[in-house]
Amino acid sequence: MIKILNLEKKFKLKNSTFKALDNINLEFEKRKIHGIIGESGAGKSTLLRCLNKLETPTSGMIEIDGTDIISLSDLELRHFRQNMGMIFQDFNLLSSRTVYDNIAFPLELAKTSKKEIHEKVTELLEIVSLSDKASSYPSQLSGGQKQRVAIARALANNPEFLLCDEATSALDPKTTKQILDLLNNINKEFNITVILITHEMDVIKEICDTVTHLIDGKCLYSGKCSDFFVTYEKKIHKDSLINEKKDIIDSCQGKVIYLTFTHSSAKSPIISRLSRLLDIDVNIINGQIDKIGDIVLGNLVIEIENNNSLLEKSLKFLEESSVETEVIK
Ligand SMILES: Nc1ncnc2c1ncn2[C@@H]1O[C@H](COP(=O)(O)OP(=O)(O)OP(=O)(O)O)[C@@H](O)[C@H]1O
Repeated sequence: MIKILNLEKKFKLKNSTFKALDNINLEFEKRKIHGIIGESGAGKSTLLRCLNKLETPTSGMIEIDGTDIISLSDLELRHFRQNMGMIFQDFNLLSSRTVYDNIAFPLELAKTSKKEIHEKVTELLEIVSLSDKASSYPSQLSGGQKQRVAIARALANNPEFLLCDEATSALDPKTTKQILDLLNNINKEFNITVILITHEMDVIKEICDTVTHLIDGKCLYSGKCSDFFVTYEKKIHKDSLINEKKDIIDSCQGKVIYLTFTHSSAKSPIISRLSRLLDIDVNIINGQIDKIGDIVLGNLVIEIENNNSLLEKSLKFLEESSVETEVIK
């Protein structure tokens, strides 16, 4: 378990200080995939760099498996870092070394024997599907292949944690998917805890178990992805469904209601039941249905007759049918 308590990081500027992380409290369970999302400047990299002590926090505590990492000695820190692989957006490969030698590099630093290095590099090349590129140089590889080499190198010392700093930001969507699949496999097969930072919601949606949302150095949300996305997508859906049909909604004579269906209500014919029960016409203005993990999220913008008593009865029926309602006009 990684526990972060009251973490604060201030940077000294010329005549002032800048608070990049402000009272962060988080817990990351081991063997899961954790995503940290936020806009540029939100503090994602600073937080990730605090986790492997590339940055020293100004105050607060980071405890990993019960060890306070902030007070580690230099020697302890070297051991600790072997347990934390890291990959970057721009891969950071050594251009003068072959793929094989890049992956071997951390093992050479750890004074591993040649035989063991050979065995380990051969195994890692297989895991990242690059056995045929062992003698290639980074300049001869695609972006996705370079990131595979970086992943293999990060895994060389059998770390328990893999930190990924915008690992897919430089890649096209197809290659991004392949790298995310690889990270997912590594997490499941080797029980490696993956912590990744990204500014792309799709990356979080694709593989993360939890998400931490940073804004201006503060943590706005940290918890299960499904809960985060239901709240987040609800807001996005609502804005887009209403804006798409703004002209029609503005010209409606009746009552306009925004409906949110989740779980069982998304699969039932609730609108036709409403229409039959109250003997009213329901005009569907806009709608969409989406799947977030195992949650089905449906939204409709409907219009019914401009009659307060019918409106009240409709809202009652919909709410009893587990549909969230909001009268928007
Ligand atoms: N060494 C530094 N000195 C001064 N300010 C810094 C330093 N490092 C980061 N900052 C500031 O701290 C804030 C957070 O930076 P950080 O790199 O953690 O953000 P980020 O969310 O990772 O952004 P991006 O997605 O653009 O990489 C930014 O405003 C940045 O300018």
